[in-house]
Amino acid sequence: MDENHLFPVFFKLEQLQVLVVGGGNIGFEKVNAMLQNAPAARITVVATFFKPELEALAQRSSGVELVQKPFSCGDVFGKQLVIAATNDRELNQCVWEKAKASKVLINVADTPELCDFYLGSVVTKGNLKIAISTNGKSPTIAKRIKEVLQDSLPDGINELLHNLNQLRERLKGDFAEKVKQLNKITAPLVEKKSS
Ligand SMILES: C[C@@]1(CC(=O)O)c2cc3[nH]c(cc4nc(cc5[nH]c(cc(n2)[C@H]1CCC(=O)O)[C@@](C)(CC(=O)O)[C@@H]5CCC(=O)O)C(CC(=O)O)=C4CCC(=O)O)c(CCC(=O)O)c3CC(=O)O
Ligand SMILES: NC(=O)C1=CN([C@@H]2O[C@H](COP(=O)(O)OP(=O)(O)OC[C@H]3O[C@@H](n4cnc5c(N)ncnc54)[C@H](O)[C@@H]3O)[C@@H](O)[C@H]2O)C=CC1
Repeated sequence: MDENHLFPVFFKLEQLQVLVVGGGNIGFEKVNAMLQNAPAARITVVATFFKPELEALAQRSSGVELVQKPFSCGDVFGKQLVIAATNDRELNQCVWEKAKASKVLINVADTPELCDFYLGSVVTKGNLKIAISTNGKSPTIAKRIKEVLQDSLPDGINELLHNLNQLRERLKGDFAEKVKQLNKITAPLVEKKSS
């Protein structure tokens, strides 16, 4: 069977500087996806045209700055993550070259081979977050799996996390002892029901 070799991480976008090049349908979707997860994300969007929905979103989000102009090399300066989402493949490639020259991580929306990272479908229940990737095979299936998980995870899962967090703070002993106690307490969650 094929394997997915992507390594998932969870970025704190409010501590990073993000550049999105392109402010059309996909630029809007990527900015929206970031803000849904990280409302205080700091995102600069450079584009010659902005979709009205993106302008409205930027109005509501203090961390988003729209800069209306053609892309230039200097736009990558000071950024840690870049998303190239223009409708011009050659321009997206040029943004990739600039990002690579500056050792900045880049996602090129129309070219998976040029992506250092992919965006995932995200399930959220309070503090719990699950990110889904199909290894780029079918984002639509990722979206559907998200919907299934979103509906099937009980709302009480956040209370469980809250309670375990309180317990974790209160536990005494060294690291190994804490791990042992937490594993013991949570074991019933994964015990197989006998039929
Ligand atoms: C590789 C990746 C790179 C990246 O963008 O990060 C990528 C690439 C491409 N997407 C394309 C198309 C579509 N993408 C979506 C939707 C999403 N795409 C997302 C991620 C990713 N898309 C990364 C892989 C993730 C993985 O590993 O599974 C999601 C999960 C996250 C997000 O974008 O926020 C988000 C769902 C969010 C949600 O709702 O949960 C839909 C469906 C829809 O919008 O309803 C369609 C149309 C249907 C179709 O084509 O399948 C095309 C063809 C473009 C063209 O034909 O022109 C390419 C390029 C190519 O494949 O060559
Ligand atoms: N990864 C993904 O999830 C998906 C990726 N795509 C790909 O994304 C790309 C973009 O599609 P759309 O957003 O629908 O296009 P669009 O036409 O809605 O938007 C294009 C954007 O690029 C900007 N742009 C063009 N030339 C520019 C320049 N020189 N400098 C700065 N900005 C410039 C425009 O101003 C506009 O904001 C397409 O190549 C498409 O294949 C499409 C669907 C899903």
